Amino acid sequence: MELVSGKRFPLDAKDYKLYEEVGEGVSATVYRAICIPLNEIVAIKVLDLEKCNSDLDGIRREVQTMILIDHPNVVRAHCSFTTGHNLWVVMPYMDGGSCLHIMKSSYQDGLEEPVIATLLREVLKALVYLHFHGHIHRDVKAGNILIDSDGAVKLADFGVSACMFDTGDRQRSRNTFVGTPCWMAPEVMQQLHGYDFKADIWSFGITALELAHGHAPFSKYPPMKVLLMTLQNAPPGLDYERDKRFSKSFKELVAACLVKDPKKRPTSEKLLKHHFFKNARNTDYLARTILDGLPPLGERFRILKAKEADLLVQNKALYEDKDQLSQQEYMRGISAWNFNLEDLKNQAALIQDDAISNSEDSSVSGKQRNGQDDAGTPPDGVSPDRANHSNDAQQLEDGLNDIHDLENSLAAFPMKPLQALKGCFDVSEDYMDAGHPNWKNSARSDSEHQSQQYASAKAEDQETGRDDGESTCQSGSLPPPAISGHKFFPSGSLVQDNVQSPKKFIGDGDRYAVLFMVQYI
Ligand SMILES: Nc1ncnc2c1ncn2[C@@H]1O[C@H](COP(=O)(O)OP(=O)(O)OP(=O)(O)O)[C@@H](O)[C@H]1O
Repeated sequence: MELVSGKRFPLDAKDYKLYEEVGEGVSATVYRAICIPLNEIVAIKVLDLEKCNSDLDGIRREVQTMILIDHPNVVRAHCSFTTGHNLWVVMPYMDGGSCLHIMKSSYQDGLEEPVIATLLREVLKALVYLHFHGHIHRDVKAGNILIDSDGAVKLADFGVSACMFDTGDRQRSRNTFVGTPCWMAPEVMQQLHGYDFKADIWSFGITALELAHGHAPFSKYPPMKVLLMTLQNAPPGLDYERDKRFSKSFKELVAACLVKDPKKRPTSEKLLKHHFFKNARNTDYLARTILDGLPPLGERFRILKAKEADLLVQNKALYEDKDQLSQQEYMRGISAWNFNLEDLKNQAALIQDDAISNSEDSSVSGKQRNGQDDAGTPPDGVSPDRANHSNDAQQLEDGLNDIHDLENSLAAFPMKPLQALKGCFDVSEDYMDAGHPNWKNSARSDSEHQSQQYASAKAEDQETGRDDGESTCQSGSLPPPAISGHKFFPSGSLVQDNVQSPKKFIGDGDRYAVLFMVQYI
């Protein structure tokens, strides 16, 4: 039930009528639809559970969180339920669509600065809320920033689609992982020491570049290159010739986010006070500018899909090529690639110098090309010398070591093919409130565990005298905030997934699929 408006959204597919497709992700298709009893247009994300290798409990928690969320800049699910082997998540319909689709339709070279400032400020408000409540979004990108016809901006996609397609090929799916390499923070790629909400700040910086240029840095490269470039290159920035049109404050904002050491990145709260946001306008400005004159979302989506299909035919011969494949996926607005560690190693072995050369991507600043980050220090693990010498054999070796590290860390996340559990996802706001024992207990145990983590972290902070200025109180229904420096687990929770729930499927020894998670509760 939609508590705010007092509406009850039914948990039965026959109460909804699906209209046209308005979006497509890695594992889900999104439709415009009508809720017949309420006569209300909604968006329904349809996820085929039978096609997924995933963690049911993780998905369940994600849906649950999506329903608990209560912030004007975050897409909140009205309800979710299973129908046949599909999971349906019913959400408010955002008829402007995603920023990625808007850019693809009309702003291929990027948006104007006041538009970007307005969009990013709204996204940051969402991140302040999520981070305060102990959540990492893990998939901040233009494709997940939705706009409605009034210009309201909401961050979407809480990882309901964080599952991996079963290709049916057991050999290939072994060691496969799914991710969003272009937006992924270096520490998330490495997963050596865990990561925290600062990973979202990195993705936020990449999203800023995406909105400025119409595409994310490194988006033309295959996943392996993106991983290596992110780990080994200096961070991308806005200092290139083509970026002259942008203000100094915008460049500073991006540079502040894209620092390799997560501790040196500002918090979302601090970032919201950045002087760049003085350029931001009211959200109706977005409706008057970027949405004005756009065809309806369904039509835009259909046109983009047709273009993409054309391109596929044209590039058929080249399509086997990994670069093309990568680009194709990006064009589709799909953020994740399935890739195989053996392939990655082979690719890495072929990469001599080009993948590691900063000069390949024009988002990298001159200063950064000299191996300096914005604090004037060499980027982590890269000496100034190395940052400039792309064919250095040491770099190749380091790249392979990185892959080895990845392999080790990724192997820690066993998954079992998903089996549809009828009823597991049937949930709505009133369902939660009515005190359904499983959901309520589950929500409470998450919350309690996080409270404990919070309390001990707080004590630790007091001991060390650390204060990063994040303790402003906010209203909301989610658990207490998590603290920087605390390890998050693949679901984005503070609680280790396989400890938390007896329902988690683990132990299919020959089928270790690794979800390089970017999606989030
Ligand atoms: N509530 C909504 N209203 C309108 N369009 C939506 C809505 N939710 C999603 N979409 C559209 O559908 C697309 C795919 O949705 P979503 O990102 O949630 O799927 P996904 O499988 O998680 O994709 P990915 O993993 O690539 O992020 C979005 O990029 C957006 O264009």
